[in-house]
Amino acid sequence: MSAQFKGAGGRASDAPHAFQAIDAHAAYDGVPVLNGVSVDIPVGQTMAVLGPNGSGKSTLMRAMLGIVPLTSGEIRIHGTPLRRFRGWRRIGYVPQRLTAGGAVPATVREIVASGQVATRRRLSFTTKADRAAVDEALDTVGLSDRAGDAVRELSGGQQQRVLIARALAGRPDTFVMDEPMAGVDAENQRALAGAITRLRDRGSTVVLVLHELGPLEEVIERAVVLEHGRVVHDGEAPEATGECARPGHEHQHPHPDPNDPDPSPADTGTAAEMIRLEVPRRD
Ligand SMILES: Nc1ncnc2c1ncn2[C@@H]1O[C@H](COP(=O)(O)OP(=O)(O)OP(=O)(O)O)[C@@H](O)[C@H]1O
Repeated sequence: MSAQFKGAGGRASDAPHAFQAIDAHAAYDGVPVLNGVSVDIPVGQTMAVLGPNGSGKSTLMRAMLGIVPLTSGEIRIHGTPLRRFRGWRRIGYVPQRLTAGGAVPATVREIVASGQVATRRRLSFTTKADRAAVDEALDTVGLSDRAGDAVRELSGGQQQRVLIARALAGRPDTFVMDEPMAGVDAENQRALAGAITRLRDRGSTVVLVLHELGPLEEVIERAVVLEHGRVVHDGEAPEATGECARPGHEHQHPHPDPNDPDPSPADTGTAAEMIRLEVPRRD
């Protein structure tokens, strides 16, 4: 458990925060989806957001990244109001259930290296350090031996690991992952859990939307459970038979439109633009 994590409720009063949602409200077409969510995420914490389908988990992630605008409340990233935050290269976003590469015959290495676009100067060549970061990212997710293969030849679970490596290659210290385990087989889940453990051990902040804790149970330091856009639990991760498994929890997959980074991004300019660089296109 990280040194910053203190006590019940998962609050850390004096630690710097990677994210703060303060009484966050959000709506789609006037329909409320977040109804006053307040969550502080200390730097270095590995935190899961759990809850039934439609409870607002993805919306909270996207609101924290400025992709979905708040109707009221506030988001702060590394202590800065989202509107003024410019440190997007610190943030690695792994979106929900995408096919890395799609029809493009890109290799695993090319896709992973594309995660460095946001951190590189325009038209600059890759440096030795860039290439080393790609090697390290591939190693972290256990795909070094597949670097030269076309992404489309990989299984869904392996492609999910490619997306994480892609986020890693930009050398961020703060990760937001939207259901990285969804649709991933047991072996790949274990490999992903290993990768996330390594991120935690190097002091990264990791925020994950999860359907269930599964092999991440040992890695997760704190769980926030949403229901109807409200926080109904904040603290220790619930037992495997707990929040997510109780009657009434019917989590469905796949999700209907995981690739839409939202047609109406928040008025954050650079924020939405930079985050979109992290979102691979399907076409
Ligand atoms: N772009 C959108 N436009 C309109 N409604 C949306 C949009 N995205 C999500 N919603 C709706 O907002 C509600 C919350 O969705 P959200 O994806 O945040 O929930 P979730 O907890 O992540 O669900 P899931 O576990 O199914 O991914 C749902 O009712 C969903 O249908």
